[in-house]
Amino acid sequence: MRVDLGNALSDVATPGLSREALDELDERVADAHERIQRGRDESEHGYAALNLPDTANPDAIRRAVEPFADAEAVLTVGIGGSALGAATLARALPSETDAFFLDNVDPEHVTRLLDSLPLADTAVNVVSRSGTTAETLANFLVVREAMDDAGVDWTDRTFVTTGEEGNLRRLAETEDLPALAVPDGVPGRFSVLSTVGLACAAIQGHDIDAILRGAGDEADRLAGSLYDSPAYAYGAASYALEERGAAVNAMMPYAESLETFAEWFAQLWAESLGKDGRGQTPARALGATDQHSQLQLYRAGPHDKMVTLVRPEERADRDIPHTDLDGLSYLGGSSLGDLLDAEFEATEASLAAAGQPNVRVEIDRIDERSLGELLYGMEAACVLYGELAGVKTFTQPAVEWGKKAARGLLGGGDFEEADAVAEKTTLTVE
Ligand SMILES: O=P(O)(O)OC[C@H]1O[C@](O)(CO)[C@@H](O)[C@@H]1O
Repeated sequence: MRVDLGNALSDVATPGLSREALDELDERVADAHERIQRGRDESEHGYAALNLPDTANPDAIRRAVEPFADAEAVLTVGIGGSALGAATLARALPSETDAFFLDNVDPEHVTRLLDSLPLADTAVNVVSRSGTTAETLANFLVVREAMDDAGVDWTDRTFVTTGEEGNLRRLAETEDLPALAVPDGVPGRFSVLSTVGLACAAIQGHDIDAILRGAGDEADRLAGSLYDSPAYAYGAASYALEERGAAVNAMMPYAESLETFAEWFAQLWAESLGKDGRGQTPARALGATDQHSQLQLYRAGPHDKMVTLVRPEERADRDIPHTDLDGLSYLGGSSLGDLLDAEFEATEASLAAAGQPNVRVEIDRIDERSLGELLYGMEAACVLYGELAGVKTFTQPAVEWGKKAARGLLGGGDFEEADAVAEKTTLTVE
């Protein structure tokens, strides 16, 4: 992973970072790196996720999913970090085995998806670190029933990925289902490089060793200076830009196959750094598509954001045929890849010309190794940002209120949060 902070410097953008400010910040990066290393050495909760390139066991993952190697499709039932990592890999890497994700409880969508799946040839991967997430368990019960109704033995097609405790672990034990363990100390949004993200990838035949090697390469680049570590450079610059007013981070990959990566990044950034009244709001965008929808705001709107432009340097290309159609000849003879790269560089320059901070993130190509680098790099960037901001990066206490309210509304217990729902202030216009 390569990170270019040039367009985030104060002689280009506002908010922007002076070289002196970056040098000053670099002293804090050294301390933060030490803290992170200590957390890794002691496998502390959260920091342990940055050890996964060494601690993940790809052979054990392959062995566990071997019974599903013949699957035509793999259906992951999970939400948040229990789906987004696997979905990022599945969307980025082509495979003969289709991957589907049930990470919401929209009944129309669930029914349409289940009706379209070859259930008898589908491997079902139920993923929940806690084993208690309502959406995941509800969807699992619905999938199980659909398999029963289709005369498919669900216990034959299902494996679970979960923690040592919880409903899902108990279900796996009672039904004797193959079960993968979510490693200790690894929060959901930091679990793509573990069983959580790699089981689906293994069933799809992806080279999970290469993913972990790429992540390992990025781990080797973590150092006591942002000038030696692309991940820390990205994390430190994002933090410093937030400090100066960039409250939004628009993640804009220039590859359709990285669109889900932007969703994965949104959870990582929002759930890790959105605390104590601060945090950068991740916005999901896609290049070149959103040049034609959001760029107007990114260029001419408030100077309250940074834009992160991500691209692979190499990609399979497709020529644009020659044409003598009026005004189009300039396109003929070049390629879609040339056009996309021109759009990338033009958009980057257009933001700089408007004084809007942006950061370039490049990977070699979209393959297992480079994805491992990118995912690990963004995780390490997030951990460093959390250290500099002084927030508890690895917890997400604010999500519990809504869970209690929903559970109470469904009769799943007595929760004051559910009462508050009934007390809603209304001003309805219809
Ligand atoms: O893997 P689990 O425990 O089902 O949790 C799913 C997701 O829900 C959250 O806990 C938020 O509600 C995320 O942190 C997590 O990734």
